[in-house]
Amino acid sequence: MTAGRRDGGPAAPSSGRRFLELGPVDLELGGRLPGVRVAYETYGSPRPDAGGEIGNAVLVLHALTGDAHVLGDTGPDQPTPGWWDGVVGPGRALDTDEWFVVASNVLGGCRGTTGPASPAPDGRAWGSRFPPVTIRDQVAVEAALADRLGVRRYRAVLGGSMGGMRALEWVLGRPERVGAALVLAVGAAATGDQLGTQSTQLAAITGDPGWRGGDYHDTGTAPEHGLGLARRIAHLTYRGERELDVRFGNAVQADGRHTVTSYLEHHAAKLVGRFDAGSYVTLTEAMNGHDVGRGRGGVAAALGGVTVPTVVAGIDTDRLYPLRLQHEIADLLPGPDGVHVVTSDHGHDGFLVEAGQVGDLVRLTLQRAAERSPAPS
Ligand SMILES: CC(=O)SCCNC(=O)CCNC(=O)[C@H](O)C(C)(C)COP(=O)(O)OP(=O)(O)OC[C@H]1O[C@@H](n2cnc3c(N)ncnc32)[C@H](O)[C@@H]1OP(=O)(O)O
Ligand SMILES: N[C@@H](CCO)C(=O)O
Repeated sequence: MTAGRRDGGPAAPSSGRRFLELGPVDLELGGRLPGVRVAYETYGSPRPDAGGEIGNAVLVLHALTGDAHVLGDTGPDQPTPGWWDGVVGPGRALDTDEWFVVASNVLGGCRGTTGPASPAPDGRAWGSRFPPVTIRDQVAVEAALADRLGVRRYRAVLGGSMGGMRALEWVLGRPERVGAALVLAVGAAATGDQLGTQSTQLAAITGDPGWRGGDYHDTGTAPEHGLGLARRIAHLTYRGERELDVRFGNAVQADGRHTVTSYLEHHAAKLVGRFDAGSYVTLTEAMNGHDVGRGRGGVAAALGGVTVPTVVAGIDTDRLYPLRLQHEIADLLPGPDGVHVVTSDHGHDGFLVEAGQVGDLVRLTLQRAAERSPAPS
């Protein structure tokens, strides 16, 4: 399959969505998944370095409701277009004529990788039996995928939001496998504010009678109302406060709804149409547990020992992961790099929307990797 380009530009060679069976996976919080399937896409072609290893691989990490499809159109089995279409592709900042780009759906997700909606060994959906997974478990699965793809070391690991959590965990847990990292729009550990809004989203889902304790998958129903409410709450945190006032203010539509209510209901309906509530709960709980200092003597000790060049960036209007959280990371990392600020009206979603500025950060990260070792030609 070849991924298209919405701007009519040249197509990037894409693997299309593929699957690998990774076998059993032991989990950080205990428990074991007897078999994990991972869905992934690759773009561009692998090229060997001087030692004969794949030398041009870059890992791109999606956020909460993203997937492996970073580039290309929607399709019969693909409800969303590439979520970093403006950043990745031929001639783009992450140029697929040069780089071998790998992206996979996270453990616990619903876009092809094993999650609560996937069949358990008895053939029924895992549902409430799906064990808690952590950001580190997700990275362990990504590392197992890299092993299977023959990628010993990524030139760069790039991610925003929940993807930024995993980029940080790659840097801390597997530094020998990362040339440089981009950590965008995230913090070192979940904050009280994030836990507050995210636990309220969880309550909206689990309080929906359709949730059935998490075991709704085989009933033909789903907690759609609760998932929609969760998305409305979340989406407010993803966009700029001023943006919502400038775009919608207190205007009322012909149907009597405030335009901002209509906007949120639109985003809620879209998510309900494409995302599993059980995955939303599992992934949100993983984000609630995000803490790079866990088991490492605290955040300061963990970040103080980082050896991988790490570009830390945030968005000036992000009220979910405000700039102070990126300053905390950058201040604790060795080196004087500081925080790179993306200017945007669009709040946290700026990491998806501001392709030009995010592309510059990607170029900077690749440059940091090249300063350590030159790319294969
Ligand atoms: C990290 C990831 O990978 S996530 C995967 C990609 N992300 C998502 O799909 C998340 C959901 N979407 C979003 O968060 C955002 O739409 C983004 C970040 C993808 C893009 O943001 P923007 O281009 O700024 O879009 P914006 O937030 O303005 O929403 C536009 C949509 O709202 C609709 N809309 C705008 N105003 C209103 C209104 N008053 N009433 C109803 N709908 C409205 C538009 O028609 C448009 O609909 P469409 O997306 O179905 O075409
Ligand atoms: N819009 C993003 C925000 C979370 O970072 C998503 O849906 O994944």
